[in-house]
Amino acid sequence: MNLFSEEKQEFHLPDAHLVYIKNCFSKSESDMYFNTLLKNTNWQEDDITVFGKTYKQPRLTALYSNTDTSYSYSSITMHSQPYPEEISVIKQRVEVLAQHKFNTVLLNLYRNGNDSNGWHADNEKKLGKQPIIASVTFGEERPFHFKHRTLKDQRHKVMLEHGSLLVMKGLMQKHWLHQIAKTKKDIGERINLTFRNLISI
Ligand SMILES: O=C(O)CCC(=O)C(=O)O
Ligand SMILES: [Fe+2]
Repeated sequence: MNLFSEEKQEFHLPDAHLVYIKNCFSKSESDMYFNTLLKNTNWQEDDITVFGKTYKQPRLTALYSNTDTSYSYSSITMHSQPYPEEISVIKQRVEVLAQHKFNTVLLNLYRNGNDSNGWHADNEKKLGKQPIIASVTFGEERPFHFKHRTLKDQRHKVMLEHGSLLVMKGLMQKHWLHQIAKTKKDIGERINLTFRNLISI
């Protein structure tokens, strides 16, 4: 029996395939991972340079990998640390549900509604041509917006709930952009883990 089947939603969109699994982790597991990751992660606050101006990135991040690697996006280069035990356990569950293996995870901590992740695609060369990215949420739920680069009627959102998994596949990173927008609502912290497979180039 597949415990998760009734909670699985699939979105077949032009040039993208998304799978949303609401209860990848139970409420108690999710509470425990949220507290552990919040406390034990070596969160860093990076500077980002846009059009020659330097700002603080509006969220905290961390990079873990089973190999000593670095990952560059925008103007930032991150260096990986080895997986802590709890991230290896999370990764195993995600790999079963996403039916894909990952060698790196980027963590984001959105401290409140003022933290965000602007419109972008995860299309760095190191991710390969049709990357599969699996995104886990613990803590405050936030809407995930995504829009097609050229088909203007293709704009959607999915609420990413505590303990959920969203898998982005197909040509999503080539043809779509996604974001976590700021909100004026008084909300708490959200931790996001995006599992990725980096290739050597
Ligand atoms: O926080 C999220 O759900 C999305 C994170 C994301 O898009 C990224 O780190 O590339
Ligand atoms: Fe992303």
